Amino acid sequence: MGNNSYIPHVQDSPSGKITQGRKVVIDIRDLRKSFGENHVLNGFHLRLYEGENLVVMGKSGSGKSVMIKCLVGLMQPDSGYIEVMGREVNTLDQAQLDALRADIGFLFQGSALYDSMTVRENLEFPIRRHREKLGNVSDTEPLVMEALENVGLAHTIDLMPEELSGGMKRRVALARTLILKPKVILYDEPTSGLDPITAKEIIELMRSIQRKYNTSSLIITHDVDCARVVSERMVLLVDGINYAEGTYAELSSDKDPKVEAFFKK
Ligand SMILES: Nc1ncnc2c1ncn2[C@@H]1O[C@H](COP(=O)(O)OP(=O)(O)OP(=O)(O)O)[C@@H](O)[C@H]1O
Repeated sequence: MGNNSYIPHVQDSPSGKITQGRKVVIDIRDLRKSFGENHVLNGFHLRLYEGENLVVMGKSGSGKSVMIKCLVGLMQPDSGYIEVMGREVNTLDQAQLDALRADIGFLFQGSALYDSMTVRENLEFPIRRHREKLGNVSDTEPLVMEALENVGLAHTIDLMPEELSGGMKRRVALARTLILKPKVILYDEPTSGLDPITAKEIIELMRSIQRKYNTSSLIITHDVDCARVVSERMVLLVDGINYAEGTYAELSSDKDPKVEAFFKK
C-alpha cells in the first residue's frame, strides 16, 4: 500500500470478497484537480459497488468535498473519468445532470431544513422539484408518511424544525433524502456535531435504510467509530490518492504510519 497507483482488490482478501461479482455504481478513475499550485487530487480512484456502504476517510482539506463535487458535476476536474450509474458525468448536459442528481440522495452537513416550513413542507419540497420521477403524484401524503416512518418520526409531520432536536433534524433531513428513493446516497459527515448516542442512532438508521432499499452509500467521515460500524469497505484519501483500501479490520491493523494515524485516538 501507499504507492502512487491504483490498488486493485486482491480477490481472496476480505475486501476483495465483498466486491467480487457486484455491479459498479460509481467508477472514478485517475481523478486530478488542482487550484493553482494546490494539487488536491492527484490520480484518485474509487469504485462503489451496488448495495455497499463505502466510507471515505481523509484529513481536513484532503479533497473529499472536491471529489464529491466532481462526482455530481458541480466542479469540473482537470482530468479523469467519472461514471455514475452508467452515465459518464463529464459528458452530461444540464438536463441530464439534473436527472442524474435526482437518482442521488445527499445528506450534507449543510443540508439544513427550511426553518419557515413544517416537516411536511420540507419533505414535499423535493417531490415538487422532481415530480416526473415519481410519476406526477398528486397526493404526496403517503410518500411523506413513508419517509418519516422510515426514520421513526411520523409524529413530527406538522412540527416546525425549531421544535426538533439536532438528531431529529438530521433524521428528517435523511427522510427528505429518501423520499425520491435514490439508488445512491452520499453522506458528508453524517454524525458530526451529534452526541455519541444520537450519532449511533443515525448510524443504525443508515444501516437499516441500506438493507431496506439496497441503496449504495458513499460516506465521508472523520468519525472512526462511525466508519467501524457502518463501513463494509473503506478508502483512505491521503496526498490526493486512494492511499489505502480495505475493510475496517484490514486497515485498522495496517502498520503503515499514514494508515495508523487514522486509527489513533
Ligand atoms: N473552489 C476552490 N478554489 C480554490 N481552492 C479550493 C476550492 N475548493 C476547494 N479548494 C481547496 O481544495 C482543498 C481540499 O478542500 P476540500 O473542501 O475538498 O477538503 P475536505 O477534505 O472536504 O475538508 P473538510 O474535511 O475540512 O471538509 C483545500 O485546500 C481547499 O482550500
